[in-house]
Amino acid sequence: MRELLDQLIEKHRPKCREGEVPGYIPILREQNPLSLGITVISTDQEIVSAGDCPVHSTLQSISKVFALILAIMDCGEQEVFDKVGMEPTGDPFNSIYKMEVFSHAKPLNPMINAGAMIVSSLIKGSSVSEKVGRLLYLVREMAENDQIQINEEVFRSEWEHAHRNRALAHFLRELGLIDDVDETLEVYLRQCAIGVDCVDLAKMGFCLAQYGRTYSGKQLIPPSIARLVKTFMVTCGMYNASGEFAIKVGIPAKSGVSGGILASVPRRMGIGIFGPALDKKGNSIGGVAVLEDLSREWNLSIF
Ligand SMILES: NC(=O)CC[C@H](N)C(=O)O
Repeated sequence: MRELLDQLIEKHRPKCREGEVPGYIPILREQNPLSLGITVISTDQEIVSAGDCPVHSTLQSISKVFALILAIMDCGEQEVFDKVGMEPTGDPFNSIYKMEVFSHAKPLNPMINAGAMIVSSLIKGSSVSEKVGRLLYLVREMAENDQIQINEEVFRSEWEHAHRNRALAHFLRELGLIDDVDETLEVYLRQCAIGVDCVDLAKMGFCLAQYGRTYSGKQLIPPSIARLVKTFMVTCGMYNASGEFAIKVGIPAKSGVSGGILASVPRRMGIGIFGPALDKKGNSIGGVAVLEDLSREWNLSIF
């Protein structure tokens, strides 16, 4: 397995030159666009890594999966989906367009920023630090790594430049979908800045693949919630490239602007990837290419 992963990383690393690191979060510009790394955990419990993991690796949009799990565990499906829809958008992740065109609509799904901010606001806790602390606890348990921390530098960098997300939050406040703009934005941006590496991502993907059971065998998340979030990963996890990804790769996956991808092959495998050079839709260009080959090679598509 190691040999194949090494081969795929070296095959697709040059492709990273065609991508770009995101410009709107200044600190992420410091990442090396040519770095590309992967970890795979399969049901024989083997953990195999290849390539490299960039500095400043953070969850970014991948955190939306864990915030959704916690919000549903806290409030139940009904309360969450009263405020957020279940449909893919076909628009970029930070778009406000559909909500404005269909007046008084709720965000179409919890994987776009507008929906994710509502989800973050539903996490139980009397302060930002309590809400974020509970989410961090879930992430640490899923990854079985109590060293996972929020990367303060990444948080600050985004907080100071979060003009569009702040605008989205104000829009949600006006619609009565959140109560407090600053608190919601801070919880959301702190969850995005949770620092992880490929092994952490693979372990979390493995936990979802095992219907909420961790690598060491603890039932952490109700299986029905693990199933629900994996379904969102298929329909909306790769932003407005989710349809093409489903056809070419066919694995529940969630990406982030940090270049991370968490993939979860039901009952078989957890995969974590970092490759900071992004394609036009915001997905790791090298990461998607590696997954496409892996899926073909190991017959991983769920369809
Ligand atoms: N696509 C992403 O990873 C987006 C996350 C980023 N923190 C944002 O809100 O813009």
